[in-house]
Parts: sequence; C-alpha cells; structure tokens
Amino acid sequence: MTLYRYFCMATLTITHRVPEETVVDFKVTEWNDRQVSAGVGATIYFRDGADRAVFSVDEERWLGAYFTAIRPLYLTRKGEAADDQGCFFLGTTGLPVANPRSDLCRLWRHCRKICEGAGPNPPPVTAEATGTSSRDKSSVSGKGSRDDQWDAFFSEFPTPYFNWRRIQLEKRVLHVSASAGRQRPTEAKVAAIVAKEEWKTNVPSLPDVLQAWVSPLKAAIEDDKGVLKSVVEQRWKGIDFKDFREHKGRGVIATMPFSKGEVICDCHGKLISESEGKKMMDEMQEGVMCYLFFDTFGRRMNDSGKASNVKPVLIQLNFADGPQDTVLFLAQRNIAGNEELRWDYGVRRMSFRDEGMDLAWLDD
Ligand SMILES: C[S@@+](CC[C@H](N)C(=O)[O-])C[C@H]1O[C@@H](n2cnc3c(N)ncnc32)[C@H](O)[C@@H]1O
Repeated sequence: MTLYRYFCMATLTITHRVPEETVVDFKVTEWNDRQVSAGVGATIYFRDGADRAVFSVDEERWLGAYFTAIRPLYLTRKGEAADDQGCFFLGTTGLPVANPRSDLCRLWRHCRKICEGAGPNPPPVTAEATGTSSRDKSSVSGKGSRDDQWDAFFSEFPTPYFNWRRIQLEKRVLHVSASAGRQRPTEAKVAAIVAKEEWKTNVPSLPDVLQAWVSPLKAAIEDDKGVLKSVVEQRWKGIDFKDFREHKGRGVIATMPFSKGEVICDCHGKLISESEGKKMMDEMQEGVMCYLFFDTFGRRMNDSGKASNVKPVLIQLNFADGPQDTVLFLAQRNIAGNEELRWDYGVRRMSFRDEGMDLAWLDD
C-alpha cells in the first residue's frame, strides 16, 4: 500500500511535474473538487488554482483507488492527537507525508531493478511549478528514457492492480491482429488502427501483432483433416522419390502440379530449437553426416540455394489429442508435375560447420 501511495505521488511529481511542496499540501477538498470530463480524465486545481494537473482517465482511477482503498485505512490507524490536516497523501500513521523526495527514492530503488538501462539516480523531481500537466513525450525518448522506465515499471509493478495493463496490451494486440484481416499487418496498418482507437500509451508493436496474427493460410491448415491424416499416416499425394545418382543422391519430385501455398508434405521428425540443433551439430563427430529431418519426403528433399520452390513453415496442427508444432513444406509458387521439389537449406559456404568441408554442391 505504501508503494502504491509512492506511485501515486510519483504520478504527480514526475509525470505531471507538480512541485513537491504542492504534493505535500494536496488537500482532500482539492481532490473532491476536481473537474471530471467523461472519457477524458480530470483536472485538479492545487493551491487555489495556482497549480493544476490534467489527469488521464487511468491516472484519475489510480489516485481514486488510493483515496478510497488505502487512505481510509491509514486514517483509522491514526493516534488520538494526530491531525491529517485534510491532506490527500498520508503516511501509515495517518499524518501528512513530510518528505516526498525520500519516498520517491524508495520507490525508485524498488523499481530500479526492473528498469534495466535506467541510470542509478532517481529521475529528476522538479522543484519549480510548471503549471503544465501533460507528459512531454518530445523531451524523453530512447532506451532508458523516462517513458521506457515507466513502461517497464508499469509492466512489472508487483501489484495485481497493474496486471490490467498487461492484459490490456494483450487484448489490444489481439484486436489489432484481428482487425488487420487477411492481409499481413504492416507498420502503417498497425499505426492506423492505433490512431483510430485513439490509444496513446500501452500501444501494441508491429512484432507483437505479427506474432499474434495467424495468416488465413495457416488458419485453414491448422484444422485440415487431410493434412492431419497425412502427417499421422505419412502418406502424401503427388510426390515421389527420384534418384539423381552421383550428382546429388535421392531427391523428391512432384508427380502432379501444386498451387502456391499448398501443403506438400511435412518433415516429421522431433522438432528441436535452433540452439538444440546447433548443439547437436557441435557434438557431432567430424565426417559423420546427419540430417535434422528424419526418414520422410521432407528428409529427402534437396537444397535449392535461392531457387527454391518449396518452403518449410512452422504450424501448430490441432490433433485430436492436442495441438502440436509441425514443420510443413508448402509450395512457394505454382509447381509443375515432374519438377524436383527443393527448398533453401539456408546453408552457405561460410555456414557454421561448412568451413573446411567439401561441400562443392553448394556451388551448384
Ligand atoms: C537432406 S539430404 C537430401 C537427400 C539426399 N540427396 C539423399 O540422397 O538422401 C541432404 C544431402 O543431400 C545432398 N544434397 C542436397 N542438396 C543438394 C544439391 N543441390 N546438390 C547436390 N547435393 C545435394 C547433400 O549431400 C546433402 O548433405
């Protein structure tokens, strides 16, 4: 509760640049006289209007939560002789706060560990009255800026009250990704949706949205009964093995045309992370060849360099016993019958274990 009170005070002194002495002197009557504009926030006038702060809806709610849920507890605890002097911010003893700066330092120490990149000193608490209340974004930018620190603080503050902010962001990310429709979301599209919703903070980033966005293609494949059956039974239509002999051993060819985006086969092996794969490669004995795709069409498909007609895509398939990550090979373009199916291994001459190995075929 004390940390929460510090946080409310910081909202005044840091976000709204209200002078410390005004915060100490902030009266309950001034809170009660605030001017609320529905959906916009509230304006609070301090010291007979000498200072003012325009609060957002959220900020007003935060202070309201302190006022209705925490301050009364402190008041009921106060000793006989204690006088709250009508002040809004009270210490645990029910007396007005005396030193907001040291309170903020305590708050700062608490959140510093979660504000990586922030300097060791507390953010400046301005002594002068600015008369302005809006957060000046133009003066703070870059990593470790005040905005970043607040965002880090908001997302990590160990009070359930603040979980809503994380939840809000998750919901916003889902909303934006759903609003993007069938088209892969772009920076401009995300910005347009954010502007339309008039979100100013806690705004979803493009990478977040892209992660949440499920392409219509993927969505259709996830539950495709034919694909699920083919993966389980390892029976794929329209492809076969072909021996290319010395040149490059066996490979896979199309025995019917495929349209761009069609599922051709899966790689059907144990799915491992990139780091696990690298570790496996590092631990592999010199000269011993090993494939990370096992015993399927996927395993036999040869490398294309940059001229691939097939691409591996990680998709979560919805099997009867639960979802499972699966790598499927999709047609990257329309493919004619009899074409060899090849994908880009991503291996180049200078790739990790290729140095010194005789991989002349990479030059093909
Ligand atoms: C995943 S396997 C592909 C199937 C393999 N051709 C076979 O007979 O089992 C990868 C190996 O095939 C060979 N390979 C793959 N792509 C090739 C290419 N474009 N040219 C020559 N050899 C290739 C290389 O020996 C490589 O290590």
